[in-house]
Amino acid sequence: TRLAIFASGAGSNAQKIIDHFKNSPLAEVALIGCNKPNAGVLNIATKENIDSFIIEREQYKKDGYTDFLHEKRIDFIILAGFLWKIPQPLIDAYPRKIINIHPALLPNYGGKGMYGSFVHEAVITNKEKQSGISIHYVDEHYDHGDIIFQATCDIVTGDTPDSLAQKIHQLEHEHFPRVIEEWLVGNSK
Ligand SMILES: N[C@@H]1O[C@H](COP(=O)(O)O)[C@@H](O)[C@H]1O
Repeated sequence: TRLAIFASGAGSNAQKIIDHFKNSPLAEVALIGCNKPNAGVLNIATKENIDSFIIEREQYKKDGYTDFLHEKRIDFIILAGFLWKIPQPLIDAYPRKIINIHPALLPNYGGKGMYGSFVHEAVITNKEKQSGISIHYVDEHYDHGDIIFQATCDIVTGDTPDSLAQKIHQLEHEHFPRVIEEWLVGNSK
């Protein structure tokens, strides 16, 4: 089973997923797509000797790189900090085969513009007692599809958007690779 990871940032989740499936008989990370030419995740792809490509807005809007992904024999797509919405042609070509991780407890704190530090700032500003991560199927809306998994962390006095971001990254790195594996096993039955 060949996985593609789409990411826009540093790629710490991509690295954990790559490490998890490195010697796995179940699946391999075969391709990394990124819409930011200077993003750290592209350095990870080079270091790990994994095929990568730059996602250009025009072609992405046109066909979502669907033909290209089929040529690369990609079976499932993992969004790990990818900031662009998934276009309909790609959703149609990969029905319930695209999942995303969101750094908050959906359905709250999701949607357009709700990413990275903006999420944690909103959660802290609203004096929430808990936050967490959500792993969900991708549909035509931002942060909207059926939820596959959630995990929570407590927010204590003195927590800042940065300290919360650290707690969230820890949760992501702990759970995302394992949840992907369980999801793939479920899909192979
Ligand atoms: N959507 C969010 O973007 C961040 C990406 O971090 P990284 O995997 O690039 O380090 C993660 O917190 C993810 O939930």
